[in-house]
Amino acid sequence: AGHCFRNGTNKLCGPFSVVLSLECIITLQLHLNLHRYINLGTEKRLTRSPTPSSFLKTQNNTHTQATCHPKSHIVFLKTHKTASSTILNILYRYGESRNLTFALPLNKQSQLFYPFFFVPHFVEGVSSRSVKEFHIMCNHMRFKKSEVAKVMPQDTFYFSILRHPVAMMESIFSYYKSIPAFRKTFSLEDFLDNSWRNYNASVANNHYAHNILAFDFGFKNNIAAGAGDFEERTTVAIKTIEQDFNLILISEYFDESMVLLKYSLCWSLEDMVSFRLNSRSEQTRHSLSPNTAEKIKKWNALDWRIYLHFNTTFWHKVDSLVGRQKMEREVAQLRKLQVKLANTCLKDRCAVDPSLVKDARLKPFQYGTAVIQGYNLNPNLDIQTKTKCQRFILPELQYTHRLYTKQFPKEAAKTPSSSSFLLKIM
Ligand SMILES: Nc1ncnc2c1ncn2[C@@H]1O[C@H](COP(=O)(O)OS(=O)(=O)O)[C@@H](OP(=O)(O)O)[C@H]1O
Repeated sequence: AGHCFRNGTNKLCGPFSVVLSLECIITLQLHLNLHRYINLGTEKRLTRSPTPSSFLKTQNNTHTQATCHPKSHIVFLKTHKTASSTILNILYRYGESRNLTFALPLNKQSQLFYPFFFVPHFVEGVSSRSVKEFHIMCNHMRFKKSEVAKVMPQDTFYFSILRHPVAMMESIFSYYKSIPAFRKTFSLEDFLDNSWRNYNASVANNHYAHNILAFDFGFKNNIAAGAGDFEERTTVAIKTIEQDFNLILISEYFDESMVLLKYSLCWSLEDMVSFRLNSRSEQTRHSLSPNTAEKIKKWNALDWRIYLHFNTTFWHKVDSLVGRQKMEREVAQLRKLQVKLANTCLKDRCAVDPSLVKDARLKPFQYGTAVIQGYNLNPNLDIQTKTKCQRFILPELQYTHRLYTKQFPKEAAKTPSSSSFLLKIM
């Protein structure tokens, strides 16, 4: 069994194992935190113009007056193992349905030549000057604001997402088990206790093992908690992210993040509906002891400090932009929409292991020791509904190729890829 969508809430089904306890405890604590602060927020009403989405119409859409304009110049820094593929899918669907132009990786790549620092010619259409205006940039990259700004319009909205470094490292260890830093280790505990002594920062791909959030944001990731310049480098990193980004979301509050994003972009709640993508199956999750969690926080001290800071500013943003009561109402509404969508689109309303995904074209990419789950569509859908449902569950690589082929048909024809058949599914 996998991730399921049930009435009123969005929770895991199947045998509830202690394996996920860490993430659950964090989520629970954060939710308790949220409830403690309810009623303290000020409410600010933002409204917007209607969008083409009628698939999930809500009766109570508060956005009725056109007092804010939906943003369509967007950079999303896609960080690793933070629920970023779910957000990518939201951006892809929004942009595709409105004919927006994506700043896609050159030559049908799925990433903007990560882990190299971003430069404009990584984007298809920049060197050839075939694209006049880019709207959305959202594939994995190592961020460099001055270079990104050369490609994107001046009024671009920059946002990203962070995840608790402990849960994140547990996920990364399973997904990137084959990188040199992890390859010979028996377990994450083994790596934290011993192997880091042999950790070689200059070996390719080892950056996944150390302060990966800081690395993705463009900072040097190799720094020890006790280093003389630790405080200074932490302060610089936090200040730079604050300057460069309009919004930093938090994976543990995914639904709250989507509501905040909705207000920030002036989109509708329907635009924020998604299914959880890139989720590991239960059997590849490992519970971590409090002791191990502390070791991860120390090993990834820079990420931990960045996370703590933006976890706080997240709630300040909630207070100033939405208000706690309204946030709670909208999260409930969003979860209802998600259940409604799951009831329509999904067979059994659940994610399933890849071996059980019937349509091979909808199978997510598998890597490392992680088993990444996918979805089966409800078999009785009419064509129009099926097409819409497919986009919600189309994995990242397939959707990226699909958009590339739509935007650059000639270039796509020159470099046929194994997944070009995917275009035929919708
Ligand atoms: N909606 C939502 N809420 C909370 N968490 C979510 C959500 N969607 C995806 N996920 C979890 O995010 C993990 C995958 O992250 P990414 O998509 O960023 O991974 S990747 O770097 O693109 O491979 C992966 O975490 P793990 O399952 O722990 O590996 C997903 O389960």
